[in-house]
Amino acid sequence: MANPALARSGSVTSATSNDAVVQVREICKNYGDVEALRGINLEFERGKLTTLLGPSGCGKTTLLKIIAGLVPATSGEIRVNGRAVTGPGPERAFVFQDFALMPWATVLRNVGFGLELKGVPAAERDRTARRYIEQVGLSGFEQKYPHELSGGMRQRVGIARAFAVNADVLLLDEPFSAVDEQNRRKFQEDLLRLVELEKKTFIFVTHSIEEAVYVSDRIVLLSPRPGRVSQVIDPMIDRSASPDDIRRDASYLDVVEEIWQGLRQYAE
Ligand SMILES: Nc1ncnc2c1ncn2[C@@H]1O[C@H](COP(=O)(O)OP(=O)(O)OP(=O)(O)O)[C@@H](O)[C@H]1O
Repeated sequence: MANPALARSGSVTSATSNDAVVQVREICKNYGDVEALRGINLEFERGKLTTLLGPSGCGKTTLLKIIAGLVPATSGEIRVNGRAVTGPGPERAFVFQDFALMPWATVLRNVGFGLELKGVPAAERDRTARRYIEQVGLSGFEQKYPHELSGGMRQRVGIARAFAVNADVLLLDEPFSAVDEQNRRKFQEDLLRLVELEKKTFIFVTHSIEEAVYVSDRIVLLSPRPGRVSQVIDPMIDRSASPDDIRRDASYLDVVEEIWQGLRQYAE
């Protein structure tokens, strides 16, 4: 029987919303002969975290980079706050898998770097950077350099930097893939807190079904290459429960199982 905790959009192409910050219209992407994405239509709302999930090579990172304006689409259109995307912009921040920190700069400078590029005066920049350093739990590490930090801490610097520029849209490409399981769970909780606090539009890529169900308001399942939207699932997890209770909850486990059943056919 269908799980009542699952709400599916009957048709993603018709899923319109007044609060759609990012609109993806008929996006196709070919890399030479390789057709990576075909006819993607999606909308992403403010205050919500949407996860792109799917088999390796289905185009998750490609779609994220097209939304970021880092990679051009072959056809189709991305609109952010109603305006067509033609390249990167200050309203979108990308958190890379490898964090892309500047090794020669302190944590404070790394976090404030986006603001520095915008010409924000030093005092204001440092104030903002310190606020986000605190929010990601790195107070006391402002003057350290990336090589003095663990992978998990570097990850937090990358996230703090993305928040500091006050972008409307946060694009996170497997940000937790390089950290151990314990830290990963802690990050997931931090991420949920930031989603709650910041009311931004989060688009998240992960390989982990459990992680997707735990952190997402909406999960978009992509089919194998060429990536197409195969299913849209709103897990509707009751987040008032403790993290451990959520992970034991029957409806959480049912959603995980349902997604696994959908994806297992593609597993190698
Ligand atoms: N710059 C590129 N040039 C040529 N082909 C590319 C390029 N970038 C990606 N591809 C191909 O496009 C397809 C989609 O890649 P993409 O990295 O977006 O998938 P993904 O779902 O993020 O993969 P993974 O889950 O393994 O990270 C893959 O077949 C990949 O090999």
